[in-house]
This record gives sequence, structure tokens and C-alpha cells, in this order.
Amino acid sequence: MPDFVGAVDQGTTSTRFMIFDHGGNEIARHQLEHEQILPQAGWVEHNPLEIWERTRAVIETTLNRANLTASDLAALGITNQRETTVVWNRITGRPYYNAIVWQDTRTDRIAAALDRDGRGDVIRRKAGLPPATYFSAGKIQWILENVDGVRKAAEAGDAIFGNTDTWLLWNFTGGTDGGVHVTDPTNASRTMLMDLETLEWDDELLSFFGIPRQMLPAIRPSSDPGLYGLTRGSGPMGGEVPLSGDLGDQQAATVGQVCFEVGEAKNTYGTGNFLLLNTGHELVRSENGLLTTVCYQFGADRPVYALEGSIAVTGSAVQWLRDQLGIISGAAESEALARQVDDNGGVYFVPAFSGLFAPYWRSDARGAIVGLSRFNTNAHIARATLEAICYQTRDVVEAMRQDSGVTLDVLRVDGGVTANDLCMQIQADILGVPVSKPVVAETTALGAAYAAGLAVGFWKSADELKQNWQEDRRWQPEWSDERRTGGYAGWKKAVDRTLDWIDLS
Ligand SMILES: Nc1ncnc2c1ncn2[C@@H]1O[C@H](COP(=O)(O)OP(=O)(O)O)[C@@H](O)[C@H]1O
Ligand SMILES: O=P(O)(O)OC[C@H](O)CO
Repeated sequence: MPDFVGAVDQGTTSTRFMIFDHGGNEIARHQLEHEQILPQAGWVEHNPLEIWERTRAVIETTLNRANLTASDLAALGITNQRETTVVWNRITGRPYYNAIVWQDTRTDRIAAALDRDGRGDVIRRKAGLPPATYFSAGKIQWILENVDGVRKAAEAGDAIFGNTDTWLLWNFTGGTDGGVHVTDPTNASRTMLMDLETLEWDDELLSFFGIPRQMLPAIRPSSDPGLYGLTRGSGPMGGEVPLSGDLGDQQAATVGQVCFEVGEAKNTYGTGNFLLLNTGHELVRSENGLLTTVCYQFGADRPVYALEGSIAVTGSAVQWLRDQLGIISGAAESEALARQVDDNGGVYFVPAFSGLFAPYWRSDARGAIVGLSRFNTNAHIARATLEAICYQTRDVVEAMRQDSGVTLDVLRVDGGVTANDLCMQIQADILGVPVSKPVVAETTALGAAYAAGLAVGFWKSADELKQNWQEDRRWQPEWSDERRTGGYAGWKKAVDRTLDWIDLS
């Protein structure tokens, strides 16, 4: 058996390739950003060809740097930004349109209409999701309705859909020359088209969006001993490596954080925040604005489900301070600026740039900075931005407690924003529970590697993986109860001010 497992993490802002050893230690990596295409307000696109080209490049560079080849890798796992929608022609290999990204709000009217005639409740029951612009189905409908020739080709079985996992798997396995068209239940559970109980595409859900079934990939386990396929020697691996792991990035991070027991949760702080709570084989229906989603399916085992709190804008609010306001020159500077003040000086920033996701699901919300007085400075804005990341997390933790009865005694964290020591301290203060970060903070790629490695026997069991998890840092709550309660009340008031801003009738 080779000594290593590889993982591609195809994220919203970048694509990385990482190689891990048996202890789950990182051996090598490379990462490249891709263009964020913003054609009009609310629209966010990526070029799928650029994503495949960046995937090729990060793999080739990583293998060269580590002086490794395909024969050193026991398996390859894929993890990806979820919901982002690619439709391409299986004969030419050309995408019909740019990938429509999960953050894109062009389908707000399609989403709003779902609740006017009862379809929304069917979607909630079968797919575990509230009607929102976030998910893939409305994006596929938009492409079918707005791009010439797609519907006819889709009906003929030539125009096919995938999230970026499917797009990469198809390219890795030969593309127009016999590429496989597959996905896994974690990705499929974000389309609005899969029945959560059967893990199959559902004809009624397909009919709501006018999507021909033949566009959709086969759904295979997230860790698949039967293999999705082998990489081609002509591709970036330069040889045949078993493709055996596929998970949406937030589910992959849950696996990477070894949250295998019911009641274990992790929160990933990247472009957005995604808190997932393992609910075991039981499907817990949220009454408080959380999503019910597939957490993972290993081999022929019954799937494990999760409750998820998805927050659209967290790390990207820090990017906004840098790129749009220009008050910091890099994300890390947000910490030094926010440290210039001891509190938010009365300022709250609700970054509802894409409306509000969990637990509110309000497409009609837009961002607001409230509570300003002449006393306030850039430092208060920076502090309010970090607090917004943490208050949004508190909102989903509260919803999770109400839905599941689980009170967290520690929050496991990972993702880019966790490099911000002040932000993690504020998180512990706002939640009133400790926050804990593992040594291997690249839990998303690690989770995909675990899924791929379990399938080929590189790792034998989930118990073996648990031994690999080690704490790096822990932040303890320091605020008084009074400060915590008062601060949160101010946040709720600020959220209220952002609602009902856009008319979607
Ligand atoms: N020190 C920092 N303080 C605050 N935010 C940070 C810091 N470092 C990175 N970020 C934010 O983290 C995000 C990138 O994290 P990452 O986990 O790579 O995200 P993704 O997987 O969504 O691309 C960016 O939005 C960036 O603004
Ligand atoms: O690519 P990330 O890490 O921002 O994650 C995006 C999520 O999968 C969207 O649901």
C-alpha cells in the first residue's frame, strides 16, 4: 500500500491540493485562487474551465515539490464548495455557462415563488431545505431558461449538471473520453432535488424546477470502496490513482474534525460559516431555521445526518473591509485594528450582503452598520465585523440547541478566520463556551482524504482516525453574563433593522 493519500479542496475562493500521511499529517500542499466574476449586483460566477486548470496546476506543483508521483498515493479524495452549479456538454466538454456560485442571488424570485403555492413545504419535507437562492435547483432552472440550446440538449442527455465535485471527477476520469458522471449524498442533499430518506433524485422535486432527470449524476457513497473511477495517466496525476472519496466541503470538515458521534459539532470559518451537528442515523427536522443535510455515507452503511447552520458572509466581510472600504490592507490586519478598542462602541455590522441565511432565511434583508455616533472609528467597524462573525454563530448555536436539545460544552473550529486570535476569543465570550482548534486546521482536505483512504483500507475505521485529532489552542470565555446578554440583545435589534429591505413581490 502506498504511504500517502491526496485530497483536492475546490473552495469558493481557491483550489488546493494536499497530501497526508497515515497520521493525518500534512506532507505537502499548493493553493491557487480563481477569478470571482461579478457581472451585476448579486451575481457571482466562476469559470469551470479555470477551476479545472487550477486543479491541474496545484496537483502538478504539489507532486513536484514533494517529489512524489501517482504511485505514492493510495487514493484521491475530492471536496468542494457545495451548491455551485455547472452545466456542460458531455460530447464537447464545454460548459454552457459559467458556474453559478452558491452566494449568487439571481434566483431570488424563483425561490420566493416556491412558498406561494405549497411547493416550499414539499421541499422542506423531502429535501430538508428552505426555499432560498442558495441551493442548486433554482440555478439549474435559470440556466435551462436563459441559455440557448440547453433545454433541448438536456432532454437529449447531452447537457449534464454537476457541482464542482462532479465536474472535477468527470475531468479526472477522462472527460469527453468516458468520464464518470457521479456525486455523493452530501452534495446531492444541497441541490433541493434529492429525497433525504431514500438518497435518490425525486421526480416531484425535479418537476418543480422543470429539470430533466437525465441531467443528474449518479449518487454514490461519500467513501466508496467500489471507486468512482481511476485518474487518467494523461491528467495531472500522471498515473492511475483510485478516486474513492467525495464530500461537500463542510461535511468533509466535519469528518476531518472526527465528529463521528451524535452531538459532536464543528464550525468552519471561511468565506461563510458553517456549523454542523452530527445527529446520527436520525433525520432531525429543524423548526428553527437550520438545514437537515447528509453528513456522510461511508460504503454501504446507513447515512449519517447533520443539522447545519449556514451563514453566507463571515470571512468575506473581512475581505469587504479590505477590498471595498480599504480600511485594512490584508485580512490579518483586521485583528490589529479591532484591538485598538475594547468594545464595539455601540456599533453593530450585519453583513447581510446575500440576504440572511440561517437561521433567518430572509432574501429580503440587506447589510447594515447601525449604532454609529461621531465617536466611532475604523477600529469599531473592524471590531463589529469580527463580532458579526461570532454573533451569527451564536444565532445558529441557539437554533441548534432548540432543535436538538444539545448544549455544546466546547465548539470545535477550523478555517481561515481561526487565524484571528481576537475573533476566536470574542467567539468564546459571545457563546459562553470554550472554543477549540486542532493542530491540523485544514480539516476540509483532511476529511476528503479520510473518506478516500477509508474506502481503500489505508485507514481501517473511524476509531483509528480519532487518534489523529489533537488540540492546538483553546479559548476560554471571559465576559460576564451581563455583558454577554446585553451584547446579544443589541445584535438581535441590529438584525431586525436589515429585514424587509428588498421588495421580492
Ligand atoms: N487573520 C484573519 N482574520 C480574519 N479573517 C481572516 C484572517 N485570515 C483569513 N481570513 C478570512 O478567511 C477567509 C478564507 O478562509 P478559507 O478557510 O481559506 O476560506 P474558503 O475555504 O471559504 O475559501 C477569507 O474570507 C479571509 O477574509
Ligand atoms: O468554499 P467554502 O469553504 O467557502 O464553502 C462554501 C460552502 O460549501 C457553501 O455551502
